[in-house]
Amino acid sequence: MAAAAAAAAAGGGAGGGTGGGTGGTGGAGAGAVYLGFDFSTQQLKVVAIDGNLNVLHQNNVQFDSELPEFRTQGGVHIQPDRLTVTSPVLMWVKALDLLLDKMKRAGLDFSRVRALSGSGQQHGSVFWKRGASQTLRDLDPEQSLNQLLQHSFSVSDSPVWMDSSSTQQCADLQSAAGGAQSLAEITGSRAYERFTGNQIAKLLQSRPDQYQDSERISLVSSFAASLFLGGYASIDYSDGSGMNLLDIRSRTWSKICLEATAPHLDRLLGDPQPSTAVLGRVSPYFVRRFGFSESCSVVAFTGDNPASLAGMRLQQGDIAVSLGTSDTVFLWIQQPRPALEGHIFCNPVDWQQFMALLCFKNGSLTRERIRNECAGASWEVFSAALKETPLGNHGNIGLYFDTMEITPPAVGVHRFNQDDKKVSSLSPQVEVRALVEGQFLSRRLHAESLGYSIIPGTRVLATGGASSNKEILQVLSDVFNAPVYTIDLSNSACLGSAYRALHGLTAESGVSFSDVVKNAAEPQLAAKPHPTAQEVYDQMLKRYARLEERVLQESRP
Ligand SMILES: Nc1ncnc2c1ncn2[C@@H]1O[C@H](COP(=O)(O)OP(=O)(O)O)[C@@H](O)[C@H]1O
Ligand SMILES: O=C(CO)[C@@H](O)[C@H](O)COP(=O)(O)O
Repeated sequence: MAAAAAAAAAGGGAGGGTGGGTGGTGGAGAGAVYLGFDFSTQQLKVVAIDGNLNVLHQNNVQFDSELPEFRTQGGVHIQPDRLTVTSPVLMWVKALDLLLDKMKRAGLDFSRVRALSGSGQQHGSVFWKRGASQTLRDLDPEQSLNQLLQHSFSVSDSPVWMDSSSTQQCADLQSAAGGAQSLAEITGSRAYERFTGNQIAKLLQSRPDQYQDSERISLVSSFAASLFLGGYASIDYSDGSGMNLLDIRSRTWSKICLEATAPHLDRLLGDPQPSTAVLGRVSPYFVRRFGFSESCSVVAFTGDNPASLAGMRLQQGDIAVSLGTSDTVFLWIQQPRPALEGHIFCNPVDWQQFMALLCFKNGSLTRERIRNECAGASWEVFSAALKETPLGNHGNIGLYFDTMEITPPAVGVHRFNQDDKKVSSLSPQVEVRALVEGQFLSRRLHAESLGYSIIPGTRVLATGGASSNKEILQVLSDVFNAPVYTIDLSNSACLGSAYRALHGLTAESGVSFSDVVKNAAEPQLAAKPHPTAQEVYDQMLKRYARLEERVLQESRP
């Protein structure tokens, strides 16, 4: 019965499957289409699939280059204190206008879209101004969203996940919750600066007028869903776990955390909902302006990492490594065991399960800096350096924290030679390998501290922009001493959102996510560990752990 419901929801797979690529989706009578959006740090992306899970269309809007009027770098503004990091909320709105226009021009037939969902960079907050719900309800299809929502936000620059300016608020929250571990037991994480609750507390204390002028607070994900709904969308359990506000076991807002953060906060947040929930139909604005069907469903949006878990169809025992703006490592887990490092989130595809995640701030942007300085700004030259240098890099090790790292909380660039002596520079090729090996040693070290161990049969599933680089994946495979697999699209958050849109239609009747996506293409082997990898990196991991501890001790006041 469940399988039949899944097939019916998929539109019976009638036509539409042009398989891969970009472009139109065919004419009248063709099958249903499901859209997955991703409002990530540097860009807005979309994937359209048919009921047979074939990719029909992909598109994107790069914030820096396509919306230069917002003057972002890597999609963000780093404020003069170097700790506060924000993005203009209207940039995200304008990006959606632009993306939908591009999709229309490419021939996407919106009337075939049966359901849509999406994801957003995690933790970021959007403050809707009093009166904005009315504006959202009455959107005039003759105007762009950017024109219509100009005055709908009480805070124009939204705090995002790269922010580390709320240290005081974190300390306050932890003391209200009875300490860091007690807070982690409730919310899945100790207090982290980028987590939304601490950002909300900071706004209340530093700019109370703007807080008072807000009628609703969204995550980036639920903000994006609100645009499509024409009304405020609920925060889903999985992305809601990244706020230091949600009790991850009862899946309700924690009273202790709410009270310690801001008065009457539950009113501003709305009730959290399962990540699989259908929130409603697409707003009449999209029906009239773009030709969406009135019956198109909007399925709850979630965080980009949870959406990637769905897009890669992660299974228990797999380890996912996302190489986007941030690097993240995440796992599917059954029982939450919150610790002082890392995060436990509610699982986005099965509400009774969980996921564990580690986040590393110095990911792709640091690789880009070293590429620019050591490889003539070319990924080809960067990759050649990895190919031409040996595993273990003659004992040279580097820790590159261009900005205050999340895991571990350290800053600065630290290079060591084979005798563990600090050195001030390395040759360009050695520097490239030191960076990539150092990043992956760190990912492995912290994943192992989280309780993860590599056993025969372990698959590392790689995704994100840098997962298109074979040489980077080879180093990942060597350091983890495990085969690395990728899916066709490096953009698993969009794909996962499209899958979730499809699943949302039948989730309530008990159909499992894995049933809905069982016919998707299997991840493909991208790299196998070198025969000497285990010998080299088991040793190096121990040295890396010692050096990281030394760096942490040196940086303590
Ligand atoms: N060939 C490549 N080699 C290494 N990194 C790459 C390559 N192509 C793109 N990237 C990296 O991918 C990053 C973007 O990844 P993406 O997953 O799209 O980020 P996000 O979702 O956070 O916006 C860029 O910052 C870039 O450094
Ligand atoms: O803070 C986290 C996860 O906790 C980040 O992973 C953000 O979710 C940003 O994602 P990307 O734009 O790098 O994919």
